[in-house]
Amino acid sequence: MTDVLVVENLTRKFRTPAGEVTALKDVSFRIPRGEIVALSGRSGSGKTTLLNCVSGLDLPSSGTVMLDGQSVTGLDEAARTRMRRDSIAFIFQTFGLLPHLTIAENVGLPLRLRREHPELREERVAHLLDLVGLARRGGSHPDELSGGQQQRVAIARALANSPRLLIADEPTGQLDAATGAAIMDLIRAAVHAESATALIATHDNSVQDSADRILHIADGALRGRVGRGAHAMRP
Ligand SMILES: Nc1ncnc2c1ncn2[C@@H]1O[C@H](COP(=O)(O)OP(=O)(O)OP(=O)(O)O)[C@@H](O)[C@H]1O
Repeated sequence: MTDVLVVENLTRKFRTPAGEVTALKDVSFRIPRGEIVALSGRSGSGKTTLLNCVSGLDLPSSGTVMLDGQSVTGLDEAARTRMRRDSIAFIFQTFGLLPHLTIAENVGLPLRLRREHPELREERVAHLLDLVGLARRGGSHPDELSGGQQQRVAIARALANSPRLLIADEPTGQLDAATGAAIMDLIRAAVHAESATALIATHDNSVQDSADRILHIADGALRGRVGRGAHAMRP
């Protein structure tokens, strides 16, 4: 199976007034296409730093990140920004929808920014709203929807550009257990329907349970992997 993400020997140190902090220590792993990987770890263990380095928002002190065979760590800032726009989608705990836009406009925004033809854009938005079970809510505004429904919209928007990698940071953090489980089912279904791949940082056990594999990070280093599914023990 092709590896969409290849992370090798990633180390990230920060200089602080109190001295140097090593947020990531020699982290290596691979994610094949179609896999959903949960990244678990206590607060301060390095999850956000790892997501930032993977998506090119931050550069490691050493080590490499390859996305679909392209070096993220070898690109300049402008090229990393383009790569993020074209190949990576983000889902956040706080949904991140624009309140003055309708649900359909929120989902179509990445396509508008890419100057997609309006007819194709409408078609894709209708397909995505259908995929997340909100086909009839396209004309609503975010504040008319529940938290779980808003996260569904955020998932639809994240998939609009057919990203190679979906990165989620605590996507169920603001939802009750049942809604969180439903959101995770939806992420699974959507990732498979769109042939994407996902890396999800979370404290939520139910998210971890429904991932194909769990990477556990402590003090910036990957620890023995507790896994599920066919790739459970694969580094
Ligand atoms: N810009 C920075 N400057 C200095 N130290 C930083 C910086 N960013 C992160 N760190 C340190 O790196 C370590 C890892 O932080 P990180 O935010 O990646 O953890 P986390 O696992 O995402 O935590 P949380 O679950 O609370 O979001 C922490 O010790 C943090 O203080």
